Amino acid sequence: MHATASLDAPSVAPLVELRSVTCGYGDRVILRDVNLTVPRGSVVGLMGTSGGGKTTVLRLIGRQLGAMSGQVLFDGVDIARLDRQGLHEARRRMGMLFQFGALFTDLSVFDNVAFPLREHTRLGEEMIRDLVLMKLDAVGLRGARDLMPSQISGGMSRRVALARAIALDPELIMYDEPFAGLDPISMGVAARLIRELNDALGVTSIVVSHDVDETFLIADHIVFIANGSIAAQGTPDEMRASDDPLVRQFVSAAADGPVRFHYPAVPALDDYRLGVPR
Ligand SMILES: Nc1ncnc2c1ncn2[C@@H]1O[C@H](COP(=O)(O)OP(=O)(O)OP(=O)(O)O)[C@@H](O)[C@H]1O
Repeated sequence: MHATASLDAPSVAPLVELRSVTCGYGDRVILRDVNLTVPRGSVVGLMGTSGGGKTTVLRLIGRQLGAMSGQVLFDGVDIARLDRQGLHEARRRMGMLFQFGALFTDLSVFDNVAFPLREHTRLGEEMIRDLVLMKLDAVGLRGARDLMPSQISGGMSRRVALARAIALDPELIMYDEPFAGLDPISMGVAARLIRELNDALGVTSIVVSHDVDETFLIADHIVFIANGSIAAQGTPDEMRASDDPLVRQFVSAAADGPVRFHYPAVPALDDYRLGVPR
């Protein structure tokens, strides 16, 4: 029997959606009335000014931070409405990779990747072994399984952390500054890996990054966050062609523009009081 077309059709609803979200810490509002859509299967680059609220978006999605108003939908479900168990299950479908996705230093590469499988599943060791080796293979480090974190480079550690983040087969992978501190070659490797894994695993990825070259290379969609809201968004090509001064400043890495290099201050001469007797 053939399935009907409607059953075959992939769901087109976005995997993640922020609807009019306002949030912050304490009384301080960080994001105001933000709307954001992350289509399934896409790589979305979240860029923008330092302190603008990019990491806060990731925290919202994982509900490490609740919205003051508005909704955060994951796979069509308002995550604020999930009970403990529901939230736990939703989080299992998300892989989080923080900048220095610290590995357990006293565990081998293999055991680091096995950790979430041992912690969250009842799979036998034989199965865990195969899964770990598959994940390590996906990041090119199957051969490094017996090394300790102190024996591998920073770029390799990042890849092991990525293998660990995909151990439970998440549908969404969130990367916070995945290229920070990497040399240009490792950066290129990491960027390609993010895109290739996204496509090979059929997942959706959100990449918070300052690195324009790498992020523009792999993202389908770029979202610029500044001053608590979305300042601009579009494809990397649209962003490159944008005449929005903020986007231009960011793309050309200019030191000054709408985002000031100097923190607001009284004029330097007034501050230094040069020649003014004290
Ligand atoms: N736990 C917290 N408590 C209070 N304020 C916080 C907390 N976490 C972040 N903030 C503040 O919220 C604002 C946004 O922070 P966030 O980390 O989301 O910015 P970002 O865009 O990721 O910045 P960067 O690119 O510098 O990492 C910053 O002003 C920061 O100081």
